[in-house]
Amino acid sequence: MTSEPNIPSRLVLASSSPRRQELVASLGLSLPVHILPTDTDESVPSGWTPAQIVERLSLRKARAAARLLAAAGDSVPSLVLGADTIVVLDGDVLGKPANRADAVQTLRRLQGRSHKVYSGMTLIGTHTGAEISAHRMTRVTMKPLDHETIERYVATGEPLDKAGSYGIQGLGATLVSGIEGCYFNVVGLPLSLLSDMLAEQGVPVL
Ligand SMILES: Cc1cn([C@H]2C[C@H](O)[C@@H](COP(=O)(O)OP(=O)(O)OP(=O)(O)O)O2)c(=O)[nH]c1=O
Repeated sequence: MTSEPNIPSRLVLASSSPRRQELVASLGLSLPVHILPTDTDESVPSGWTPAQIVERLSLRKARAAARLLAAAGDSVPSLVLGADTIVVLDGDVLGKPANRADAVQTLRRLQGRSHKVYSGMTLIGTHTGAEISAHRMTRVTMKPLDHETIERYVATGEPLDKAGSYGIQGLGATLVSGIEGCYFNVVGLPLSLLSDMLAEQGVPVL
């Protein structure tokens, strides 16, 4: 714990995503990390660009967690991190599938083509009032996939809690022929960008 002004003494991850929790842990930060998922409304008005969607939803998640801390009377100087990931194909935003049939439909659209994955992140300093949002985009190309392969993949259950109905960090890797850009952005937390944002807030990773 540090007592320097403007240096946070804790990172609060406003996420229920096990991937995001593992990725933050992989940074081996000197600060303790506290997990505080929120129940944030992820509906968005039409007309927002993909970048606006992921940045504003990450802001919503981080603000919701900051509000929970304040309501609990928690005054530990903290950086609160929210994140959001979407898949975009032909201008359509593909979030998490509603069910298995939806996942199959999504993968039938994605197979044999390239799509874009956007992840946005927001850091809020509860001790400074700073709110900083940014995003990254990664292009992912999927192999041509026959219907049986898609059905077998969906039957594993892996796609059900993931934007675009696949997980590149799991069996989904076998569906992908290439990516351009940050791999961790596809998994839900662009670590290179996050390290820059943390350094700006007084928490260098290295
Ligand atoms: C494309 C892709 C997405 N995903 C995941 C990352 C996110 O967890 C999820 C997108 O949904 P999000 O709404 O961004 O996140 P979440 O609801 O899982 O968690 P929280 O809002 O509490 O932080 O999709 C993968 O794990 N691998 C992939 O290859």
